Amino acid sequence: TRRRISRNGRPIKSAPDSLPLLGHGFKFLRPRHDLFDWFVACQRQYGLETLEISVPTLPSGVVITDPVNLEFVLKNEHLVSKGDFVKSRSWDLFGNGIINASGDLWKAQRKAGLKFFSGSNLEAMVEDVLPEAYLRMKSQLLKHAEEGMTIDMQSVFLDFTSFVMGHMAYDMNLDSSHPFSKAFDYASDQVGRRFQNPLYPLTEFLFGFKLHRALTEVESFGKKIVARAAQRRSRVAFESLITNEEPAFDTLMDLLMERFSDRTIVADSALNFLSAGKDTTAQSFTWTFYALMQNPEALKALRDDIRAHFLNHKSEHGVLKLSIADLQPANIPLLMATYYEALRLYPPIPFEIQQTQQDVRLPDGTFLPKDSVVVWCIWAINRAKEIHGGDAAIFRPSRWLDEEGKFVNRTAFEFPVFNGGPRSCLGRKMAELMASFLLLNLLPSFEFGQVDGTSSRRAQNSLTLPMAGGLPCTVRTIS
Ligand code: HEM
Repeated sequence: TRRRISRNGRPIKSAPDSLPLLGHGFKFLRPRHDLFDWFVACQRQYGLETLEISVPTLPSGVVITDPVNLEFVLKNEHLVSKGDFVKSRSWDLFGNGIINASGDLWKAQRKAGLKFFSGSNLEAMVEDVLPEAYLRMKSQLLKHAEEGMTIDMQSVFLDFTSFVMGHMAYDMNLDSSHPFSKAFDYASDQVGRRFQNPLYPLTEFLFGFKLHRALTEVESFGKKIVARAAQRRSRVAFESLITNEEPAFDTLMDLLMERFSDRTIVADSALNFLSAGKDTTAQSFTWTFYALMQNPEALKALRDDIRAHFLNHKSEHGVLKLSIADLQPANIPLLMATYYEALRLYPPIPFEIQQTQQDVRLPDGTFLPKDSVVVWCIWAINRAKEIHGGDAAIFRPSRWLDEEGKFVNRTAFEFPVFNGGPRSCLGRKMAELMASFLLLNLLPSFEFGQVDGTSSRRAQNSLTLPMAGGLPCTVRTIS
């Protein structure tokens, strides 16, 4: 007989709402935000307990919530990691890039990434790239403020992060209205749907034309950036012969090209870094602003705090002159607390699916045969009262501060927003720096008002967490 998921030799509790034959299949077909709500309801009912889920056509699986189990899973990649279930669905989009790669192929990309995110590149970002990106954003906001027009802050933030990532990684101007960006957004949405729709091969066979076109566009953009980088390298090498100076090969593309001779891998990897960094970060800003507009006291407290500390800070062309040191959490505890509180309630990667690579016993005693699906819903974990206290459902930045007002982080296993263990997010520092730079500059200068005023915005289907319908706002300057 096939060995089953069990604990102490008995079947484990099934997640609620399972139907005969269909299991939880019906739940998984619902819009993704409804699925999050369902995970929250399961979590409320069963606390940190590991529950069984079953979806027809997929191996059986569990939902884990307990930080002890999560620590075990995140630290033991050889036991639980992205399996065929995830890789086959996202291959078209991520290929051999870092997000899905394993073994040596992963290690080499991880090393390139670690080098790229080292101090000097982040310093250049804070001192050169962010001010330029902010000035572009500011002129757009001023124009809308003057003309009394509404503006979609979600697309403003996406422009901002596209610009920053384009310059940091590829030394190019990347606009969010670029056909590549549009194709990439569409493909992410469609690939995200594959995780919920077991019949996706059929659906795409019938209606997948647009997806294939989008994937072709993404692939050809990948080829273009590699060709561009190769040209740039030859130019820089030639110039260094003339000047007799060491060539400056320090972009992400350089680091990848030094490690891989296969251009397809370089392209996949480059696009993976872009996709890991651009949308997640932009979405985190969108939800942070939304949370602040919904919580005027938190907004006022943060604005007052920024004014008190940065009133006499030097600025240039109306942009604060900031260094990495200014943006350390110890110097801006309330700002960090506010950003983390928004990341808690609106985690840009809200959901993870992995698979056991061999038979595994979780710390809580749950036995999982090889190939079992292991799911954790960050959106629901972050709302668990067992982890964040009785008021876990509300937005309260001060939960991240100790009695002296110092910012206190949580372990990755209690707060898996940036993943944990060997595959933890490489761009966490970069995201924090962008967020603090943006909030410090924007909040004292602009007042935003949510146009539709609704208090419950929903996430759109995607691999990440775009806000459905964007975040249309009124904007005015504050003197
Ligand atoms: C608020 C913003 C961000 C959040 C919430 C976030 C979250 C995450 C999460 C959850 C993972 C694990 C994904 C998985 O393996 O399934 C991850 C991985 C990764 N992130 Fe981020 N990320 C953010 C920003 C960034 C930025 C700005 C970059 C810069 C390019 C970046 C680069 C990466 C890379 C390269 C990985 C893959 C690491 C590996 O597999 O070794 N992220 N991130």
